[in-house]
Amino acid sequence: MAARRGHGMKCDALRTGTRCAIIGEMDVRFLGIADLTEVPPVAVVVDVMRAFTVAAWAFAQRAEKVVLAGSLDEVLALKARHPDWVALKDGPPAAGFDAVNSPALLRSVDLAGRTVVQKTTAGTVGALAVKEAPLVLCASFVVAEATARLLRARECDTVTFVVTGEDGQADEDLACAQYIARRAAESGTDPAGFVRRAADSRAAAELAQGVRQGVHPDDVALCLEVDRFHFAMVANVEGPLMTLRPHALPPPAAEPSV
Ligand SMILES: O=C(O)[C@H](CS(=O)(=O)O)OP(=O)(O)O
Ligand SMILES: [Mg+2]
Repeated sequence: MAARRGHGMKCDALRTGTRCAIIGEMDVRFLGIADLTEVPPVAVVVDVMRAFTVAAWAFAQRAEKVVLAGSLDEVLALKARHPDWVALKDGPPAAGFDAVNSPALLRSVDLAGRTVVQKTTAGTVGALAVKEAPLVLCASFVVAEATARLLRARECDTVTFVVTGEDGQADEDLACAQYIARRAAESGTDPAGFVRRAADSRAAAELAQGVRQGVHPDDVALCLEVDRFHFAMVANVEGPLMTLRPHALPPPAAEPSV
């Protein structure tokens, strides 16, 4: 069924456990992917470990764009049509793929002008679930402030944060989403408590303990860096593909006060 547009449903009518809040002047929801029953006006899709930390590193390594793919077969089909594209998946390395979903492994790769095609378990799925939304940002701690500033600059007053991991329960994603929401309202918000929750999350433990595959020992630390990059990441439907691109923001001093 096609998702309806807007925040038409009252928070208390949503599934038990739905988290809603008014933060500053912003009406925010924190929803898991399965909870998305409407097309939100603004969606911030959060995947700290590791999809949108990896996408940010791809841009830092000068990738032109990241195509968010719906399946591994789609990645391979795109790679067959565009042999110069970089096929990336989570989990262990696999035939036909060029890279895994690890920021630390990607940071030594020069991606100048390249297109990365990314498919992961949670992050890319979450972004595709809101592809009809007028504004879709993909976020993690490394782009937190830039994401918050873009929400402020666009005067977004109704925002759905998609908490992609663990059916909406992943605390690294929820903590980051809550931090960005608070940061959009109050620029002085201290990230320490939010980052601590992410450091204590199940995902961090599984990455550190080798439960998850395609992992470098520095991955967790890189996922916990706040504001490493000064761009937000905006996803748009371009032809048949959902495509993520960096969105540079002017330095904070140049931003008009609201
Ligand atoms: O690569 C990741 O960290 C996860 C996949 S898994 O949970 O490790 O299997 O994917 P993501 O979509 O980035 O959360
Ligand atoms: Mg994740």
